[in-house]
Amino acid sequence: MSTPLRIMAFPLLNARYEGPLGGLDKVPRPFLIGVAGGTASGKSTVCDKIMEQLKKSGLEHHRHVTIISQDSFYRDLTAEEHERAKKGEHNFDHPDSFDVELMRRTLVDIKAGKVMELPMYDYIAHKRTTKTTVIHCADVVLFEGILVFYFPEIRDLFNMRLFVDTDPDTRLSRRVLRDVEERGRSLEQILHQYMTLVKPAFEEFCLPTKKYADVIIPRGADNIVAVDLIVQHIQELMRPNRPGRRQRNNSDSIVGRPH
Ligand SMILES: Nc1ncnc2c1ncn2[C@@H]1O[C@H](COP(=O)(O)OP(=O)(O)O)[C@@H](O)[C@H]1O
Ligand SMILES: Nc1ccn([C@@H]2O[C@H](COP(=O)(O)O)[C@@H](O)[C@H]2O)c(=O)n1
Repeated sequence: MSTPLRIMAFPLLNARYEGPLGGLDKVPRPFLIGVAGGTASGKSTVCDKIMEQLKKSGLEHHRHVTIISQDSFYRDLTAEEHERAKKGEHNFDHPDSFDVELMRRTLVDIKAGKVMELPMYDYIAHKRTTKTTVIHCADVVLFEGILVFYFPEIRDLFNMRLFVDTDPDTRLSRRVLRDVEERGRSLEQILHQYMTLVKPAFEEFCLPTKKYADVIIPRGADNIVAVDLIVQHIQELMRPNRPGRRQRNNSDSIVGRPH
């Protein structure tokens, strides 16, 4: 049985919700950024770069930035599915392989300022682990995964949407190296899974979601200009004394919930 998602505590006294990004005067915290793209396109690497630069850039204080992976929301496999997964024959790239409602509730809770403990995913065992990431008081949350824009109820929660667009040859070669080194796979299994399941699902489900992106990042983390511009934009939105931005006062520290 894999690790369930846990809500640790609620409400946090210093958590707050400032409403949807309706006008420039209200920027919600945490600011939720969706990062989509094909397998091994560099989503995690782009998130790491954004996080690194945002943390360095804390204006009057250090920014709290967290990265979450959509893979934490894979459905539990039956014994039969698990046997197929071991041979590279389970379709982890199909939308049905995710627990969408759990994903939605978790993101809504994060936006409401609840403290969440999310299990990390084990690609060798094909299930969630006991290792967790704790999310609380984040200024910015990056949510990355192949299908984060596929489900409208998830897509609509993002304040910013990025699509990492790396060519398929590069992605496949990176996936081969990564899956052999980190995910305990054989070359034969990786190529079989890629050709029969990953590539067709990318074309059918992931690629069409590129149109929902606010920013498309060609070449992923190599694209320093794109990453710099995105970071500058987030910094500008979150600048405390930005003209028109509502000033915080003591009453802001009381939790407000989205309706
Ligand atoms: N710009 C890059 N140059 C070289 N290798 C990269 C680059 N971006 C990612 N990688 C490597 O490719 C693999 C997949 O990258 P990752 O960021 O984990 O992709 P994703 O999260 O989209 O699956 C990793 O081994 C990573 O180190
Ligand atoms: N047990 C699993 C779970 C997922 N995958 C593959 O991972 C890919 C998504 O992760 P990225 O970091 O590459 O975005 C996805 O394409 C699944 O095929 C897996 O092989 N085994």
